Amino acid sequence: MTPDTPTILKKIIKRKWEEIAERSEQVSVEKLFERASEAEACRGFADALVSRVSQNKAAIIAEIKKASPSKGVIRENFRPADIARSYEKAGAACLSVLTDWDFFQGHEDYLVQAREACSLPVIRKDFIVSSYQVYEARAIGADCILLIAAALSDESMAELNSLAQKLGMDVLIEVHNAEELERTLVLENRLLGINNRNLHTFDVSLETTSSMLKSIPSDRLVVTESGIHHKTDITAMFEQGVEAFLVGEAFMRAPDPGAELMKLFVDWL
Ligand SMILES: O=P(O)(O)OC[C@@H](O)[C@@H](O)c1c[nH]c2ccccc12
Repeated sequence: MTPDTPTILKKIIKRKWEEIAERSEQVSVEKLFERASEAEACRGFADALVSRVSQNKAAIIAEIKKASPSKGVIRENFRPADIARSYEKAGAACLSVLTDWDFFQGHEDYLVQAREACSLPVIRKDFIVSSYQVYEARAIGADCILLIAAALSDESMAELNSLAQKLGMDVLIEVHNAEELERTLVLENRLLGINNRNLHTFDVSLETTSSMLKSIPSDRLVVTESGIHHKTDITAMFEQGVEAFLVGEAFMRAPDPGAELMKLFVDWL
């Protein structure tokens, strides 16, 4: 793969900029700012995770995702409010809702519906590259945003990170390798996601988390993301001191996502 190879991540980011241009014609950033200032207060995403971890329980971010570019449609029967309630009852600490339409069949309305249906804090899962999307996230009620190091320059990552925090949200910064990790450790931020999936190639390996752990300072809360499917995956993470998890597909493919959460995490709830 050369730097010019058009990977899926690059395709998504290119589309994001078009989408932002289209959206800003419909709704101005001033309007979003106004909506953001009227939104319900943030629910404390990072605090919810920290609280579970401090009780030696799994801190689970349970994801609501209909489809993905690597897997196609994951769940046909897709009712975000029902899924949110099922996750809350099962013991999730937080929710993650995909809002990207073009690649994940997500929607902002799904975030709104999921958040209204329960009392859990919610992360807006999207490819955030512009401050427009940060205001938009708060305007729809998001309690946290995802920032993907592979998708951002150092400058934009720092700018979007501090803007989100200024608006009261938490930020989950996602890395996939040592170089990205190094770039993010200079930022003021508590939540560090290690994505076991390479967003350029879609390869998944839980080794990604294991190999990076020793380089992470103890003031960060590590969230292992993607590819968690079996109890043995969870045990292995706990043995290495990782207690926060972002899980999507394993729950979404099950008829009852909350029941699946309880089944997988039964020993750590
Ligand atoms: O469905 P999985 O393999 O359990 O993965 C969930 C989550 O980690 C994944 O959806 C994700 C992690 N980082 C992302 C960035 C963009 C879109 C999606 C993602």
